Amino acid sequence: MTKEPVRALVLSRLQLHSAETFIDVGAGTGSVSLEAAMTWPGLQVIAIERDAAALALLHTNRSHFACENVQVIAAQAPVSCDLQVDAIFIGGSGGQLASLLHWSLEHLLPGGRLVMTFILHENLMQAFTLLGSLPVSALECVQLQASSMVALGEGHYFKPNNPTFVISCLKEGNHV
Ligand SMILES: C[S@@+](CC[C@H](N)C(=O)[O-])C[C@H]1O[C@@H](n2cnc3c(N)ncnc32)[C@H](O)[C@@H]1O
Repeated sequence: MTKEPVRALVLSRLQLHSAETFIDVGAGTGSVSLEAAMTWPGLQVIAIERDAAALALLHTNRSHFACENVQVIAAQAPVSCDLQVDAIFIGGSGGQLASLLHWSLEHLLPGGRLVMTFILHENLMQAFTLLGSLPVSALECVQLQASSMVALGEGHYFKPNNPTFVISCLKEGNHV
């Protein structure tokens, strides 16, 4: 699951307040899709997920939070579609990273926002290198490492989470 501190940066970079349609690739539990859908009820959210167990959880969470503006697509991305959207988040790529980046730029409107998260350095570098040769602007990468306080014996300590790398960029062109 994309943890809350990472979600906060991801959602900020996606700038969904001005969006009509948003695609969440590798939606997993639905944490990003559902938070986006609840924050902006007028937003159309398309959640793509390939794993059966994750899909079951995604449907349960979608019902629990009554997010009718989330459409779930059970498939491995990239999927064939004729959508043009304002923002795409890639939270899981499963070996499809290069084709997903090209697919994302095909389906983003000019000026659209592309955000992705990685924990593996190899995937981070593959994405960052490839994006350097694609028509994007404002390419940025942030490493986030948040720790939460938990009890230990009679005291407390900050339990570390793995660092997560957040890449964000804009598809070149002006949003019309
Ligand atoms: C880190 S997890 C879930 C992250 C999600 N944002 C969340 O909060 O639960 C990544 C997910 O991406 C899915 N996934 C990986 N590659 C995929 C692909 N090419 N198409 C669709 N789903 C994919 C995996 O099945 C997994 O559920």
